[in-house]
Formats: sequence, C-alpha cells, structure tokens
Amino acid sequence: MAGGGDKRTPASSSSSSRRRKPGARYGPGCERSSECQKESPGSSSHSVSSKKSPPQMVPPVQPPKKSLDSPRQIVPPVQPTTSVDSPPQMVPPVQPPQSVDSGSTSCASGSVVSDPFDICRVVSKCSVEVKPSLLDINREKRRARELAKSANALQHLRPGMVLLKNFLKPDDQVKIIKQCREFGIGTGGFYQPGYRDGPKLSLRMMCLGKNWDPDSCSYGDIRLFDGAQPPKIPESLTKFVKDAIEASHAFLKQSGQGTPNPSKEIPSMSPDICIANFYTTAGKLGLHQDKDEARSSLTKGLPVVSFSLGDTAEFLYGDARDEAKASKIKLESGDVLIFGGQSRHVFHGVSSITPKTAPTYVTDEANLRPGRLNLTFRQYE
Ligand SMILES: O=C(O)CCC(=O)C(=O)O
Ligand SMILES: [Fe+2]
Repeated sequence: MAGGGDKRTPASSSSSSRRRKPGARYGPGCERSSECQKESPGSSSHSVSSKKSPPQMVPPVQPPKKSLDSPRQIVPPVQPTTSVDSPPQMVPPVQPPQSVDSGSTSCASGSVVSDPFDICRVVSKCSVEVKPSLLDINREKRRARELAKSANALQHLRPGMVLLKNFLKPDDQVKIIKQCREFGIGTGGFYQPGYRDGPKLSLRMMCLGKNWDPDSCSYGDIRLFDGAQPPKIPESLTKFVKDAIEASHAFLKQSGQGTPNPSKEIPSMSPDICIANFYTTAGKLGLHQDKDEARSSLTKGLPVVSFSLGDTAEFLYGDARDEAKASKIKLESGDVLIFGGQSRHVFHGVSSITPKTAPTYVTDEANLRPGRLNLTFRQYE
C-alpha cells in the first residue's frame, strides 16, 4: 500500500491535517465502507460493527510528511458513517488475549475472534473433516507446474506490466503462506485497520521492512498504534521477487515482445518493503495508485511485484480511477504481477474474491483460511 497518499485511506472529510484522504490508496474509505460489513463468517473471525464506537487508540503520532511532489489524489468520498468533524483515529484491533496454537477455534462454535489475525485455520481436533487425499494434492501441484509452462504463462499486459501465471511453485506457495502466518501472528503482525466510528476495512494488513500507515499514507520504521517494528523481509522472499523480475526480462526479450532492453521497461529492484494483505472472500480494494514510496523509486519506475496466494481475485487496472474503463484479469494462486516503468502509476484494485478457488495444497497443506493473501514488494528509494 505504498499508494502515495493515494491508497488505502478510508473516506471521510475533516479540516484537520490528518484528515482522511478519501479514495486514497486502498480507497476503502469510499469503496469499502459498505464492504466492511460483509465478511462471511467462515472467512473471518472478526465481526465488529462499525456502528459501535470502538475503544480509541492513543492518537497516532503524526509521521514526518513525505517529500513527494505529486499531489495526493482525492476521490469524491462515498459518505462514510463517521462523524465528519471528528478527526479520524485508528481503531485498535479487537484484542482478545489469544494464543493461536493453544486454539483460536472452538469445536462448538467454529472460529472465534483472534488478534493478531491468524491467516491460517487452526485445524480442530474435534471436527471431522473430509480432506483431499495426498494423491489429489499432488495431482493439483502437477497441474500447476504444467500450467506454468503453457503458452499463456507470461502475459504482456501493457508497457511496464507483466503477468507471470503460476510463477510460484506449489511447494513455494505453501512455504510463503506458512512464513507469512508466522510473521502475521507475531509482533507487528496482521491487524485490521479502521477508524473511529467508521468502517473497518475488510482486509488485514501487515508490513515487512517498513510500516505503511493508512492514516498518513506514508512509510515509517515503526507501526504507530503499537510501536511494533516490522520484521525484515526474509531472503527467501527477496529471491522469489528477483527471480520474477528476471523472468519478466527474459520474456520481454523474446521475439514478438519488441523489447530490446527489458530492464528499461521494467527496472530491477531490491525490495525492502512488503505489504501483506489478507482478503476475506468479501474483501475488495478500490482503484488506487501506489505512490507513497520515495520519489527516487517512483521516478525510476522501480516496479511493484505482487504475489497472489489462495482464492482467485478479479483485479482491475487502467489509466483512470474508473472501474467501467478498467481492464480485468484474474489473479490466481501462484500468479505474480509486475508493474513498473510506464505502468508504475497505473490505477489498480481488487473488485472481488471468488470463494473456493484456492488450490487444495493452499487450503489443506498450508491451511490458509478462505480468502486471498497478497504480498506486494517495493523498493523504498
Ligand atoms: O491485492 C492486490 O492484488 C493489490 C494490492 C495492492 O494494490 C496494494 O497493496 O497496494
Ligand atoms: Fe496497490
């Protein structure tokens, strides 16, 4: 969500300097205000009504303003349920004491509220589940590997934008999910961003490397509401990102793509930020631009590299914040989308998540909850 003031800010208006930037980044303020209420019970353990006044957090310290010249783009806000006068304050995640391993699920009632949010299911000892056989899982893994070699495995969507279908191998997907789960339940892990008296986003977010703050649309070294320092991006993840960029270059070099110098079209980068989003099956993300990284990174067009894991998303992208004009693609588990160079400021968002589309190695080996995990890697400077 380094959506340069243009990303995930919930909508509202206020004259304060910390007013929400409607439509910013994740654009939840506008598009998501109603979505936040729709989480399906199976997909999320939280159900917090936005109508109640949640306990208020210590007001976040105003982070230093970023030196971006480009003005933040404000989208006409869809009226939030919040009081216009009160400055937005982050709502602390509901904090039931919880040890994930000691059981955040109950046999009687299914999963219960837990924070930090666990993106994986805790498999209940007392429920009888019909699991796919190892044979089924292996068949699906084989299919994914074959698809990765097939004709449409790489797609040049527009200058600077490449889609690598099934790029992440099934076993690597499982490892990435498990790794994110560990980070996600630890310090600085997944939380549900929200605002006082306002809707909460129907996604959980966690940052690695640097923290992206939805309120100020800027990066910092610590998470303001709890002082947590985001863990560093592990080398294993960085390697997948570099491999993906190299694969995009090899693809662009191939005859027919007309790109003699692919690293001009998509520059290489060393990620030092990762924003992880977990979408429930009701999750969405409004059209936004990612532009909160430093100006040097943006002007070089250093790409955003996005990993999709779990259920399939309908992903929109285009030149304007206009869903009707946007192109649509499906992002499936294992897909890697890269947008840099001329497409670094492309508008993009997620219009829906299709339930029950995750492969069985994701649901039954990695135990990912129903929904989608998305990781976007960026280089800050
Ligand atoms: O979930 C996705 O595919 C997009 C996420 C995104 O745009 C972001 O984190 O900035
Ligand atoms: Fe984005």
